[in-house]
Amino acid sequence: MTLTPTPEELFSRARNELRMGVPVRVGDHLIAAVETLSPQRLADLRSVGGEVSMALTPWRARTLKVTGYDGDVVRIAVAPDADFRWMLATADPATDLANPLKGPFRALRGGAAEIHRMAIQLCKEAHLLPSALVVGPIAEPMSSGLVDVPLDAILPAGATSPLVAVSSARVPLEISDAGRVHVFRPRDGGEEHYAIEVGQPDRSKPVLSRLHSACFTGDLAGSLKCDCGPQLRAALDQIGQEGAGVLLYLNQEGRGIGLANKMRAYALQDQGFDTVEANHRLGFEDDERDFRLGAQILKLLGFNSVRLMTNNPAKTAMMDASGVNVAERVALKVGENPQNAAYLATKAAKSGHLL
Ligand SMILES: Nc1nc2c(ncn2[C@@H]2O[C@H](COP(=O)(O)OP(=O)(O)OP(=O)(O)O)[C@@H](O)[C@H]2O)c(=O)[nH]1
Ligand SMILES: [Zn+2]
Repeated sequence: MTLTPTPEELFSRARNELRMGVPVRVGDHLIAAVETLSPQRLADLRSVGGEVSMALTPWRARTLKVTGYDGDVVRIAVAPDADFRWMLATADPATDLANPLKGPFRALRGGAAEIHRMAIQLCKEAHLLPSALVVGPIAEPMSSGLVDVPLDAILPAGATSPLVAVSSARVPLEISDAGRVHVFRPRDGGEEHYAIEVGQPDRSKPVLSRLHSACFTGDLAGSLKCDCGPQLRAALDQIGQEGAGVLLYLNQEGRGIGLANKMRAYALQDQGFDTVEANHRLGFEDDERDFRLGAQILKLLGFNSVRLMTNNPAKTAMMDASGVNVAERVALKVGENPQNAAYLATKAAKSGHLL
């Protein structure tokens, strides 16, 4: 029936359910995000029966000194007397230093790991801590109103939900009267992304462009911990001076982990970890962004060649791989200060940023 949601739509719904703290069903298992779990929901989930386990990422498992057997996901057993606080401490590194002995953990091996893998992906897409509770198999199918996600709902690696151009209008800007803002929305109802087009860029030539990732602290609050605010303004200034160009504002806050997790990462940085280590302790890759979004937007706007303002080789590589030619890399070195010097040095040393 055409009114039935597709697997992708059910997956997107599940993402929102986990943010609200409501479990979802995957086959004969129930999953819930640890971050939004409550002691009552935990008790309710346990009462359903079935094995109780947690899904972690390999990075979080490494910090907890547990070795997994399933490659990109780690399953650990949850003892019957393990309480809500134990689960939260396993998921959240905030108290790792103060309280290092959380184990011993027992990794599960044998059997399938797909449900745990999907649970981690849902948590990441929901911008929650990447740790989930998994309960099952459950004997009786319940009619509970829970969202039921088919196991094959995950987009295959390399696929992204297609973006659709929603609206655009003229916006006179400080850097140019001839500004225009375009809004793009993914079909899966996820985060919208924006493009600021300046002047009348010639579609047959490489366009001066910037792929900027949202940084609430740097872009809006004048944070000295990174270089985002000055980079945003310098990129716009250069586009204004040349009279034509496009700045993509991708809502991938905190290199794709969301602002709540970025503030967790900052708290870990205050404990002495660098920007990459902090992401890893939380269970994330050092960069969870998907730069293919940028290529998709450029193509929707009719561009297929760019002069890209960036110091990040991963951005130029991904553009080329996504069919947008990088005719030139334009360096964008602004905003270094005593507070972010170590951060910029870490990005150069560990993430390959060009100095
Ligand atoms: N997780 C995390 N994200 C951060 C941190 N500091 C800044 N960010 C985020 O990093 C991103 C920086 O984006 P960009 O400036 O586009 O990317 P870049 O990789 O530095 O590349 P270029 O600026 O193009 O050279 C933004 O999403 C910020 O919110 C941090 O310490 N941890
Ligand atoms: Zn920033």
